[in-house]
Amino acid sequence: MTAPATIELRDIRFSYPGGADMVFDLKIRAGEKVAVMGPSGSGKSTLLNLIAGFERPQEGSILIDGQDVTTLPPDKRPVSMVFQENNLFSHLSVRQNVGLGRSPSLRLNDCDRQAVESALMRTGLGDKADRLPAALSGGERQRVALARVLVRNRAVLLLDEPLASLGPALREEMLALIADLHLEGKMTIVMATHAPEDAGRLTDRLVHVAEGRIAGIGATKDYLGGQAPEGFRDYLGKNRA
Ligand SMILES: Nc1ncnc2c1ncn2[C@@H]1O[C@H](COP(=O)(O)OP(=O)(O)OP(=O)(O)O)[C@@H](O)[C@H]1O
Repeated sequence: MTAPATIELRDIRFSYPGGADMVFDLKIRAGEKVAVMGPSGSGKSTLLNLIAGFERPQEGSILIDGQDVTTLPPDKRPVSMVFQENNLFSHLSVRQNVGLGRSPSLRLNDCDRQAVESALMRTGLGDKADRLPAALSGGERQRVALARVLVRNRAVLLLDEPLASLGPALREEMLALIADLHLEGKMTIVMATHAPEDAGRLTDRLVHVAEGRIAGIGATKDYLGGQAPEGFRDYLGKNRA
C-alpha cells in the first residue's frame, strides 16, 4: 500500500457556466477521515470532483501529498472515487470491473490478477466474480467498487454518498468494510453524505459546506453531539441537533 496523502485546496474558486461562485480553502491531514455535509446543492460533490480532477478550478491550486495536481487529469491523480451508483461497466463481469482498477485496458499480469482475486475475496465477492453487475444487489455492486479501490492502491479515497441507496444492515456492513480498508491501507478518506450516522461511524472531522463555501469545520463528534454552529444544527433539523 502507498502511504496516505495530505489534501490541500488553496484559495479555490470555481463556478459552473452561469452558476454561482464557489470558494474552497481546506487542508486535510494524511490518513484523516473527513465527512463533507451540507444541504442539497451546496457543493459537496463539486468539492470532491475538484479533488478528483473531474472539474478544474478557475483559480487556486490543489495539492495532494504536497504535489500540485491542479492541471492533472483524474487518472494521473493518486485518487479513487466511489459514487452513489453507476460505478460499474454493465457489460463487464465483476472480476473485469475490479481489474479495471489495475489496468484500464484489462491487460493484467500475474501480480495484477493475484491482487484482483485477493480484493474479490476480501470484499466477499469470490463466488460472484463471473457475474455481470445487473445480477448483483446494490450492496454487492458497491462492494465491487470498493474492491476496485483496493486494487488501485491510491492514497486518497473519495466517497460521494456511497451508501445512500443501501438499507441499514448493508450500510453498516459497508461502513465496516471502508473502516477496515482505511486501517489496512491508511488512506485519506473524504466522504460526502447526508447521513449523520454514517459520518459519526466513519469520520473524525466534519466539513460543513453551505452555498458553495466552507461554513465550518470541527470534530465530527462535536458537530453531531450538539456543539455545532447554528447553521449546521439547522441543516440537521431541530430533532437531531
Ligand atoms: N455539471 C453541472 N453543471 C452545472 N451546474 C451544476 C453541475 N453540477 C452541479 N451543478 C450545480 O452546482 C451546485 C452544487 O452542486 P453539487 O452537486 O456539488 O451539490 P451537492 O451538495 O453535492 O448536492 P446533493 O446533496 O444534492 O448531491 C448546484 O447548484 C448544482 O445544481
